[in-house]
Amino acid sequence: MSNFVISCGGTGGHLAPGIAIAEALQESGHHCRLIISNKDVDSRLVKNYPQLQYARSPGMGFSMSPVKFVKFNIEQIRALVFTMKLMREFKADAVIGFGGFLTVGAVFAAFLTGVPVMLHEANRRAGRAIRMLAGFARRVYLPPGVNIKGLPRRMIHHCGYPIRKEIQRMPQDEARAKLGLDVTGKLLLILGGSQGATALNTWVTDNFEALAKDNISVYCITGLNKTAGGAIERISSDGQTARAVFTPFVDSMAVALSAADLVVARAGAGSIAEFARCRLPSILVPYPYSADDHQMANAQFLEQQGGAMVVQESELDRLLGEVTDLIFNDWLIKRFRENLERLDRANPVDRIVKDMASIAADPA
Ligand SMILES: CC(=O)N[C@H]1[C@@H](OP(=O)(O)OP(=O)(O)OC[C@H]2O[C@@H](n3ccc(=O)[nH]c3=O)[C@H](O)[C@@H]2O)O[C@H](CO)[C@@H](O)[C@@H]1O
Repeated sequence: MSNFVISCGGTGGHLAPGIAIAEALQESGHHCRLIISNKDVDSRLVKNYPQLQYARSPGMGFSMSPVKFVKFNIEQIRALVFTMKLMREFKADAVIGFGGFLTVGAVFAAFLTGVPVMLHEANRRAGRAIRMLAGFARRVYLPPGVNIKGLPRRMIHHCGYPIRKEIQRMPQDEARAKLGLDVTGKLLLILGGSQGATALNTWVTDNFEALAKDNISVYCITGLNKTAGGAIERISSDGQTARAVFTPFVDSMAVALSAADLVVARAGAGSIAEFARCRLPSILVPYPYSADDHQMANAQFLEQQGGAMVVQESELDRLLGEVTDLIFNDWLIKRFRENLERLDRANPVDRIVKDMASIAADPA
């Protein structure tokens, strides 16, 4: 049995697959330490997994602003020292990084101590950290059809996004009851990824009157520190009560995804994978400033596969029409669900865990 360091903090999209892999490794008898950041989102997400062991690393995101650039480099050195100490004390056999600023220190620490490195890229355009570090890795896990220029084929394993095991579709009535939502009509979920999306939150406030007329209720996950939460009620054209509920964060994404008929969301790789797992059709509004526009690439892929529709943030004025057309179109919703099921057939967790175990057992 081996000891794995999993560098995965900084955003929900990096941390959630780290948790998924750590759970599976521990179930197979291996030991794990997850490197996470000091951000609120990391603290909130790990609260549900007390069975895993965490280490909070120094570190901050990359910035070209001169002062922040200097701070970034100082933090990277602190992160490197921190990780080397952790690896020595824990006697790490292998390290896996899920991208983001924490991965850089972890990979250099592993390289300097001769420990094999694996990297996982979730997005359909590889991020800066993964591209830069791929040359140090024994294995790079990439989404099917995605490659990194110059990286030998033998180092690449194509696989999807590791999803936490509790993310499973449940009956809609049960999920709505768990959310405490007593509504009769359709339910639209709004999700701005792990940080929330102000543009989508504002869209709900501006459009709830119109949605409520058609008895469409809304469950809006606003993002930590973005709004205080709360609820609004309106009476629909046929006399039903439609509700808009605002909540900063949900601990059980499976419940929120199962309760809804449709989700309007950012196009983070984790969100998209979880929509597929819970067979929930989406209208994706990619974050327009994501690195190399990777959210657009993620969103377009799902649209081409028939599991979603893309609306750009610059076209939000057509979102209301798209939502009301799609949410009542049972035929199209059924097609979307079938396509999502087809996309979710492989189990990346098992494949990655088996491969990691074999690399850790044969580090040469
Ligand atoms: C702005 C930005 O660059 N975001 C990136 C970030 O997204 P972000 O961190 O938003 O991540 P994703 O959308 O990929 O995943 C969010 C994760 O957080 C969980 N969650 C979210 C909200 C909540 O209330 N509760 C909860 O548990 C979800 O279940 C999911 O597991 O990492 C992703 C994976 O590299 C990228 O694709 C995104 O582009």
